[in-house]
Amino acid sequence: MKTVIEVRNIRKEYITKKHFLTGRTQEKVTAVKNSSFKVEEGKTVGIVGESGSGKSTTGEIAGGLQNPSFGNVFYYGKNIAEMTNEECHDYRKNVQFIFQDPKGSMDPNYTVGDNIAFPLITFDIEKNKKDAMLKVEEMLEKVGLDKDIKNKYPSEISGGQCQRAAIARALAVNPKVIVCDEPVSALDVSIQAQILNLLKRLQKEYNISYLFISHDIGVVNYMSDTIIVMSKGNIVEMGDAKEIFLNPKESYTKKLLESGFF
Ligand SMILES: Nc1ncnc2c1ncn2[C@@H]1O[C@H](COP(=O)(O)OP(=O)(O)OP(=O)(O)O)[C@@H](O)[C@H]1O
Repeated sequence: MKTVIEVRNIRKEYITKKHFLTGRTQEKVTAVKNSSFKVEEGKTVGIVGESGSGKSTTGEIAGGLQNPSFGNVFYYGKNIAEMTNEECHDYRKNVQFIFQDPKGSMDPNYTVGDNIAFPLITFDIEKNKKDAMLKVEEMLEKVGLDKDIKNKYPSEISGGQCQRAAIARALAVNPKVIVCDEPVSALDVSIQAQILNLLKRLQKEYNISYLFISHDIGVVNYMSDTIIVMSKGNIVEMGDAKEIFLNPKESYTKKLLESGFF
């Protein structure tokens, strides 16, 4: 099985500016400490951990939204820091994101259809708006939405519909990986299950890999082949999802399982 993304020994330090009256000007926060893992083709790696444990930072680095302070990310074996413009374009097309707040991830001034069409145009997948809109309609149907929703604005549809539209947008460019950062946390419980099952169905159909981030161990266990447990920027446990769920080695993971979720 091929490795799509490899994260090798990454560390992320944020420098935050303090209030000028305190006299202290800078503080260093180490969000991620020496983390390594691989995402294989067609598989899901789940990252679970309490708030502030470094999950989103890890996902953003793996997906190229942020640079690590140290360490490297490889896409099909190529270091993303050493890519040519063409390779970088290909990597950006192939690694898409779905975020917690679907409405916040859409441009409110454009229709849902335009929002889904943007990456199709940006990545030269469709040459004109007419063809892009045909693809938009196809993708809307794939995620269980009526194609006429393309004419609505993000503010005119529900959170669940908007998350489906965000999935359609991510999927439209036929990516290899989707980084799903808390994709169901903001949704009603009944809608959460629908979205998770949709993601599972699409994974089978398109052989996509997911880097799936959630604070909810139940959700991560349901979605993942491999689970990474993070605490205070460290990977404290990593392994086969069933094994971690049934036979956790670390006390932190055991506590997490006992509490059900954070
Ligand atoms: N842009 C930033 N500037 C400074 N500190 C940051 C920044 N982003 C994150 N941090 C800090 O890095 C640490 C890890 O944050 P991160 O968002 O990756 O954690 P998380 O596990 O995803 O948390 P949550 O579940 O609450 O989103 C936290 O201490 C956070 O305050």
